[in-house]
Amino acid sequence: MRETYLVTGGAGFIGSNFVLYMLEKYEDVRIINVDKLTYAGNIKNLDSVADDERHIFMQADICDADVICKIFQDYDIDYVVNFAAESHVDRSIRTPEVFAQTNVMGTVNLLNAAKASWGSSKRAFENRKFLQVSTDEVYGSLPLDDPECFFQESTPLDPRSPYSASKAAADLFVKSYGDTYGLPINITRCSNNYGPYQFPEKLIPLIINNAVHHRALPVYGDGLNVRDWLYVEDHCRAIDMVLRKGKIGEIYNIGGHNERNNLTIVRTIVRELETVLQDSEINDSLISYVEDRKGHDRRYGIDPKKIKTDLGWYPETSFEDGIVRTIAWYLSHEDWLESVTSGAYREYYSKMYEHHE
Ligand SMILES: Cc1cn([C@H]2C[C@H](O)[C@@H](COP(=O)(O)OP(=O)(O)O[C@H]3O[C@H](CO)[C@@H](O)[C@H](O)[C@H]3O)O2)c(=O)[nH]c1=O
Repeated sequence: MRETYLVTGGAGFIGSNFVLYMLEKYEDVRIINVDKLTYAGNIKNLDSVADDERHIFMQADICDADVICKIFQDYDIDYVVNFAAESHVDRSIRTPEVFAQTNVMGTVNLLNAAKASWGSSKRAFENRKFLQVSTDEVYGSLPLDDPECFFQESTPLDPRSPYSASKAAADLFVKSYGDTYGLPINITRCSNNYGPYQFPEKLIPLIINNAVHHRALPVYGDGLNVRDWLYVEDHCRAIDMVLRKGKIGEIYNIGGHNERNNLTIVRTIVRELETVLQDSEINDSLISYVEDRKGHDRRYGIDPKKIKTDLGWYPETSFEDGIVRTIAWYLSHEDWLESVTSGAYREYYSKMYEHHE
C-alpha cells in the first residue's frame, strides 16, 4: 500500500536531498512537501521531480495552523518528517525570535495537527510516526583536549546558541507529545551535513563559492573548532531507517566519526579546487582569520553506536570521497550557485563582495 509522507522543509538542503532519495528508492510513496521557500529553500532543488505525480509541493509556513490542518484533512498522512527549520547559527545570534517562531512554534503546530488528525481517525496512531529532525548542537560543546568524549543520546541537553536552544526546545515538545498523548515519535540528532544543494552560508559551500571567485576564505577565531562531517545521503538513509525500524519514543544520534577542524576543511577544499581547476590563485593565502562567532561551540563529536547496533545503519561515504563529490557537484552547478548567491545573498555578504568588484 502506498505510504504518504508529510515532509516539511523539503526544498531546503537536507529536506530536498531526502525527498529525492525517497522518490528514487521507493516506487510506492507519495510525498506532500511543504516549504515556505525562505532564502535557504529553493524549488530548483526539486527540478528533477517536478513532473513526478508522487510528489506534491506546497509553498506554506509550518506555523500556519489552517494550512497544516487542511493537509491532514486532505491526505491520510502516515509519516511526518520535520526538516523545516531556520538552521544558521550566525543568523540566530542576530534574530533569535525568528528561530523561536519557526523552530519551536512551527513544530508545536505540526504536533497539534498530527495529534488532532490522527487521534480522531479510525486507525489512530497505528503505523504512523512523527519524526523530528534535530541536531547534535542540542548537547552543547565538547573540549578539544578529550577527543574520546562523545555525545550520547543520554547526554544532558546544553544548547548554547539561540539556534540550538530552539532545536532543543522543539525536541522537548516532541518528546512531551509522546509522553503525554502517546503520539508515536522519534527524534534524530545528526552532526554537520555536507553535499549537493547546501546553501552557501554554511562553511563548506561558502568556502567553495568564495575560492572559485578568488575571494577571502573567512575562518572564525583560530580555526581549530571541530565538527563531525556526514555526507547528506548517509543522513537521509539513517532517517529512512529510523522511520521504518526505529523504536517508538527513541532518540537516535547520527554521525560518522569524521571529525575535522575548520582549518583542515578549508585547506582540503583549497587543495582540491587548485588541482581540479589548475588555478594557482586558489591557495592558502586566501584564508582570512576573522572575528570569532559569539559563544562558538568548540567541538561536536557524536557517538552513533545506538543507531548502528539497533538499526544496522552505517555511513557509506567517507569524507575523502564525499568532499570530492561535493566540490564536483558545485563546479558543475554554476547556475544553481549563481541563482542562490544573487540579490539578498550579495546584500548580506556585501563586505565580502566589495573588495572583489
Ligand atoms: C560560515 C562559516 C563557519 N565557520 C565555522 C563555524 C563552525 O565552527 C564551522 C561550521 O559552521 P557552519 O557551517 O555554520 O555550521 P555549524 O554552526 O557547525 O552548524 C551546522 O551543523 C549543525 C549540526 O552540527 C546543524 O544543526 C546546523 O543547522 C548547521 O548550520 O565553521 C567559519 O570558520 N567560517 C565561516 O564563514
